[in-house]
This record gives sequence, structure tokens and C-alpha cells, in this order.
Amino acid sequence: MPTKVAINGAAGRMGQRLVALGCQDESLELVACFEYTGHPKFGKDAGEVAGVGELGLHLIEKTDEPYDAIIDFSVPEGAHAAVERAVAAKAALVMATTGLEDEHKAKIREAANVIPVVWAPSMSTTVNLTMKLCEIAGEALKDIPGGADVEILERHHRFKEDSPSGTALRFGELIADKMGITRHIHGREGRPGARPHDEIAYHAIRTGDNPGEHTIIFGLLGETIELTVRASNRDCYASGALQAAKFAAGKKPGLYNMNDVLGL
Ligand SMILES: NC(=O)C1=CN([C@@H]2O[C@H](COP(=O)(O)OP(=O)(O)OC[C@H]3O[C@@H](n4cnc5c(N)ncnc54)[C@H](OP(=O)(O)O)[C@@H]3O)[C@@H](O)[C@H]2O)C=CC1
Ligand SMILES: O=C(O)C1=N[C@H](C(=O)O)C[C@H](O)C1
Repeated sequence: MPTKVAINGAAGRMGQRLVALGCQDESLELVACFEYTGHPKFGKDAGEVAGVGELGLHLIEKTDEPYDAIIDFSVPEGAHAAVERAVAAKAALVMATTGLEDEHKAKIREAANVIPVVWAPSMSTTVNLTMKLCEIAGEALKDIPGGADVEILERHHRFKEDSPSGTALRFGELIADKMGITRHIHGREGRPGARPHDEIAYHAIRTGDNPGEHTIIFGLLGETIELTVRASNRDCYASGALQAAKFAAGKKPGLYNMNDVLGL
């Protein structure tokens, strides 16, 4: 039986790619495409909005159709609504929206007591693999004589609303955990003085239509290692999210991440 999937934020940049890839995947069935009522494309056919032709699925706010999983790529308020929908439908939730406030995060954790939730700031295989590599680097360099300076650069399209990216923050958390770092700073200006080793600095670049890239620098005295991961388009995130929906549907309640989905 195909996994029945609903998409929240279906008219957005990511929502459109989920519709486009989802309608070609025989192992799943798109059953609902949600947007809020005031959206300029509300009521239109989601396939036409996504540029793949009419699918007979309209951008709606409510449905009586049952679904096994809901995927959310929207905004914090939309994510909040998706959690409520998932719990009410007893469906799995794939949470991809970033820039969430603490109250939204608490709501997701609470939902994981009653439904399966896959929650990750990046659904990309190569990003999640790079996170593993950074954990290895952090562990290996944590006590290196002279210290290793960690700087995280991220580059995204001009329309992105949250900074730094959720992915950059996750890279920082994972590395900080391995290296025992507690100070996180965002950019530098003025005369901050010599750089202490026990800090991670984030730099967010916004330019053009970049679908997302991250560079993690470990700077030593005399040598440097940099790990870069770059999306060529959004399909790496969309296909990861569809895979996560199939993974989570029917699983027992709990919080899962993309390592669980990808077997990393
Ligand atoms: N985890 C991952 O792998 C990835 C995560 N993301 C994250 O996903 C999110 C969406 O990104 P992107 O698609 O580029 O953004 P878009 O702004 O293109 O899409 C978001 C969509 O959600 C709509 N929306 C706004 N409010 C609601 C609501 N209450 N309910 C339902 N839909 C709503 C928006 O409408 P309107 O335009 O009118 O506001 C828009 O159509 C971001 O947080 C981004 O960081 C992105 C890529 C990968
Ligand atoms: O907004 C985006 O585009 C992206 N957002 C996610 C993030 O904030 O980490 C993931 C990806 O980098 C694309």
C-alpha cells in the first residue's frame, strides 16, 4: 500500500518540489496539499502551482482524507499548525521548518510522545553525512596543541527569512558537544580582540538563488581543514523528506532524525 502523504506549505519553494517529486513516486500517494486561506494561490491545483500539470489536488486548509504522514516546510506558525494536524490525524510528522521559537520546539517534543516525528534542519543525505564527518573532526581536534578555531559559513538565497540556517546551528551544536565549547557568536565587527579557541562563529551570506551551502572550518596553527557541502537544487531536501515520511509512517511514537532515516 502506498504511504498517504500530506504536505504543509505546499505552494512554497520546497512545497512545490515535494509535490513534483511526490506525484512521481509510486510508493506514496499525495492526499492533501495545505496552505493558509489567505495565500494568493489558495484553492489552485497544487500540481499546476508546482509546474507539473493538474493533479486534482487543491491548495486547501482542511481535509477529511486520512493520511499516514504530514511533511512541513513552511514558517514557524505553519509548523505549529502542522504539529496540531499530525496529532489530530494520528499521523507521522516530518518537521523541516527552521527558525522555530522555543515554544514551537517544545510542542514538537510533546507531540513525539504520541506520534512518530522526524525532525531535522536538513533532509539532505550529504549534509547529514558531513555532520558525521564534523563530529569525527571535532573529537580528533578537541585537545590539539595550539587549539582549533571553528568557523561556520553558510550561503543561502536572498528570500531566506531565518539566519543563521538551522543546519549551521546544528553543525555548531554537534561540534560544540564534541569539543566542549559553550560560546557561540554571530559575525564580528569593531575590535573584538584576539580570537579565543573556545568559541564557534557563524557567518550567514544571503545572495541570489543559492539553494544552500555550508562550509565548516577547523583552523589550526600551520594547517586548516574545511568541509563544504553544497546543494545544486532543492531536490536533495525534498527527496529526503519524502523518504522520511515513508520511514516514519506506522513507526512507534518518538523523535527520529535523518540518521535514523538514512541509516547513517
Ligand atoms: N529541513 C530541510 O531540509 C529544509 C528546510 N527548509 C526550511 O523550510 C522552510 C520553508 O522553506 P521554503 O520552501 O524555501 O519557504 P517558502 O517561503 O518558499 O515556503 C513556505 C510556504 O509556507 C507558506 N505558509 C505561510 N504560513 C503558513 C501557514 N500558517 N500554514 C501553511 N503554510 C504557510 C508560505 O506562504 P507565504 O509565501 O504566503 O508566506 C509558503 O507558501 C524554511 O524554514 C526553510 O529554512 C528549507 C529547505 C530544506
Ligand atoms: O531556507 C532554505 O533554503 C534552507 N533552509 C534549511 C536551513 O535553514 O538549514 C536547510 C537548507 O540549507 C535550505
